[in-house]
Amino acid sequence: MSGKLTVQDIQGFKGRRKITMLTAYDYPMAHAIESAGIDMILVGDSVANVVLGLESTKDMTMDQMIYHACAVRRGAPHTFVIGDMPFEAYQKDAARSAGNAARFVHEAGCDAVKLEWFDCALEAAESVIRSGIPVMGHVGLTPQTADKLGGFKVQGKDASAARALIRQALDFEKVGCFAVLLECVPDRVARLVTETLSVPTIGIGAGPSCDGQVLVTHDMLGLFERYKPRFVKAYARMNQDMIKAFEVFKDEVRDGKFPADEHIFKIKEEEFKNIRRAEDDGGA
Ligand SMILES: Nc1nc(=O)c2c([nH]1)NC[C@@H]1CN(c3ccc(C(=O)N[C@@H](CCC(=O)O)C(=O)O)cc3)CN21
Ligand SMILES: CC(C)C(=O)C(=O)O
Ligand SMILES: [Mg+2]
Repeated sequence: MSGKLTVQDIQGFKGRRKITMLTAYDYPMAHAIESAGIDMILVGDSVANVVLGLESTKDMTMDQMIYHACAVRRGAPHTFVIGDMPFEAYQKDAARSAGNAARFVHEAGCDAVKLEWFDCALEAAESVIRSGIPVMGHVGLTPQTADKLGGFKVQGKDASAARALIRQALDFEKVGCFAVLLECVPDRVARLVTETLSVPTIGIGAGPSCDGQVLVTHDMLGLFERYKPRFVKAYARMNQDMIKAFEVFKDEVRDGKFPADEHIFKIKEEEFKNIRRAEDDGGA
């Protein structure tokens, strides 16, 4: 196993080779992602949707995110892990952002945090970066404030919206963000941002020109099927595989085929006889 990537390693990939990132929320998923050699893991607040069955990522709390981030770190001890700052960690009060980012690092062993663009995003990012914690900025479709963006819609579709988006990405870079995530942005706008910034861009629904790509793992595995954004590619059909396995288990239990001999523990005949004898002697 090679050593953990640093911020400098990740930035050095820009223009050289593509960067890969996937989300994880628990030990087994983090372990599998690390085994595959993915560059970074995001403990996304999308855990709200794909694991907890909630409607909005806005409902995630700091305590819940830390709980998941700790499990991810145990599963992927050698991978660069990013904690996704939940709404309450920085959008309610930007002054609390550094304290909450420090929880991701000290309680869960994260290497960096991510935060979404909003009115006071630069203030929040700056205070976290000043405290010594690397920050990934997130622009475009920012789910925590999707109500203000007209829902889960592609962002930066007209010239003035695209200019605003490029400005936000540049401002994130200027305050010291080590990378910028672009979500649901037209491919040519994402390409322009990627060419404009000196730090890497990581895209989701932002076309092939970004310096890296991220997907929600449950989407790409076919584990989450309540909705499917256009940018998702299903690399597996795990939900169907699970249902098949559960059905076979059900049938085998009902038919007496499971458990079989190899799943059963035995007791010696002598000892088995002694169970009754002990009872006859008045018990232990
Ligand atoms: N499972 C899952 N996958 C995600 O990628 C994801 C989450 N959850 N939760 C947090 C955010 C929300 N995201 C979403 C959710 C839906 C769309 C979506 O349906 N978009 C439309 C765009 C319509 C348009 O503007 O033309 C689409 O058709 O893809 C996009 C991003 C991305 N993130
Ligand atoms: C969709 C990605 C970028 C994210 O923020 C998450 O998974 O929470
Ligand atoms: Mg998120």
